[in-house]
Amino acid sequence: MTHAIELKDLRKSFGKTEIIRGAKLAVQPGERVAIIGPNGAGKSTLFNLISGRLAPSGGEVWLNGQRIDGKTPYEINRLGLARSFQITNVFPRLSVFENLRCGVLWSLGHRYTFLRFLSGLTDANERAETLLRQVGLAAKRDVLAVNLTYAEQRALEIGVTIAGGADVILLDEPTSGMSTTETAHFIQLIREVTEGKTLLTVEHDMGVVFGLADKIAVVVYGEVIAFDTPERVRADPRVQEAYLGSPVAEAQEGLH
Ligand SMILES: Nc1ncnc2c1ncn2[C@@H]1O[C@H](COP(=O)(O)OP(=O)(O)OP(=O)(O)O)[C@@H](O)[C@H]1O
Repeated sequence: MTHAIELKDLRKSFGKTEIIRGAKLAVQPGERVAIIGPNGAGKSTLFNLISGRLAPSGGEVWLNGQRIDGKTPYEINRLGLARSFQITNVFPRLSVFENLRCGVLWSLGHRYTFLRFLSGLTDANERAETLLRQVGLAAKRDVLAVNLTYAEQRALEIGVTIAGGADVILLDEPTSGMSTTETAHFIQLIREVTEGKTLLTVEHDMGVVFGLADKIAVVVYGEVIAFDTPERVRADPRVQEAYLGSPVAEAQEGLH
């Protein structure tokens, strides 16, 4: 079976300090995986290594059966992996619809400068309309992104992230800064728009982790010490031990 994402003995050092220390992970296509771990464990670094923002010091990263370590984020995106960058991939002065259409056009290989010329491209327009409904922003179609609420901007960001049709999606703390009600709504939205896709999230909120993930990868000191269903991870003595000495109080609550 070809894995959607596979990390083989992945390593990353900053200076003399090894931060990722032989991480191994094999994610099946269509799985939703939450990466959790104490502060400073290396979760964001792992995301940066997978998406090509950082080059590993050792080991390999595979995407859908292709080796991708050493490739640029752009090349990795073209191979089917999309990562959200928390609002920054949303253009504040474009409308919701235009933002989504940009995401679609970008994936088709066109440049933004050709946008006007390409506005007649029905495929891109139709896809953008579909995305608009999927992320629940149909009523905000012509509103400038800058005028959306925070939660709406996050929904738009998810729309732009999935616009290119990538089948592996990386989301960095997708619900951070949201209220409890917004979070519950957003978990449902993420579940719907990533249906059938492989999802990796870095997450601190255990409510989100248990609401969203089929499997949890626990990262401690740059290694994946457990990778299993939420129930099994919760019961894993190594995980409980790793979290006991940690200052991440909310994580402790979620794991006990
Ligand atoms: N570019 C860098 N240069 C030097 N050290 C770095 C760099 N990026 C991260 N680190 C260090 O690597 C370690 C892991 O950081 P990382 O952000 O990956 O952890 P994390 O698990 O995502 O933490 P948090 O939950 O607090 O976001 C930290 O000690 C951090 O200071």
